[in-house]
Amino acid sequence: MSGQRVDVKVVMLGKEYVGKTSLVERYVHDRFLVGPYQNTIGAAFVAKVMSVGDRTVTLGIWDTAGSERYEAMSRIYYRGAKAAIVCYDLTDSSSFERAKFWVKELRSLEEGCQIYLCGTKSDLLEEDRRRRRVDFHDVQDYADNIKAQLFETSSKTGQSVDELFQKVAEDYVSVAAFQVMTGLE
Ligand SMILES: Nc1nc2c(ncn2[C@@H]2O[C@H](COP(=O)(O)OP(=O)(O)OP(=O)(O)O)[C@@H](O)[C@H]2O)c(=O)[nH]1
Repeated sequence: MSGQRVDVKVVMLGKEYVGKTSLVERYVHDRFLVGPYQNTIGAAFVAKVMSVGDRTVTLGIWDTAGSERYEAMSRIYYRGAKAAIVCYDLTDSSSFERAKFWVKELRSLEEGCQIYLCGTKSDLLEEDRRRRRVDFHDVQDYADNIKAQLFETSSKTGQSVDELFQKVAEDYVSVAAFQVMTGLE
């Protein structure tokens, strides 16, 4: 696979208002939009080209709408995804319940999809720790159980955002390399 171009389909899932669009915006354009919240309708697509070692990786990111109204549509977008970033808001426990719903779906319908749990809005906890509603260790145990990776990010400050997407790409490249080596491709 040396020097080869790799395309990876990534899907963003999670309850409305958890910050999926903001995460993509921070990663792709390195900015945080302030102003009135605008919910995503259906889904939005954006591609970002990056490097993993000597490989060029294009992440094709589907940012789905979190509103339950669009639930059926989100299923269309996660089909065939190699990675899912399942987001929850660190200050909203109901958003973590919703994240578990998506994990269950992915585990039963998209076995080849690697899951990344992403607790968002960590900057709000820096301001006031009492705002945390989802315990880090509980989620880490859950992540270990489902063989997912866990990140806590802030699109406002940029904390751990690049690291998250870089890990998605690196994991995909190493899995793909392993499949080539073992003839599983
Ligand atoms: N403080 C803070 N606010 C954030 C962060 N990320 C998102 N927000 C705010 O949370 C609100 C929702 O963010 P969006 O990115 O639109 O959420 P979404 O998950 O894409 O929402 P849907 O499109 O409805 O699914 C907006 O007002 C954002 O400004 C963050 O890291 N920190």
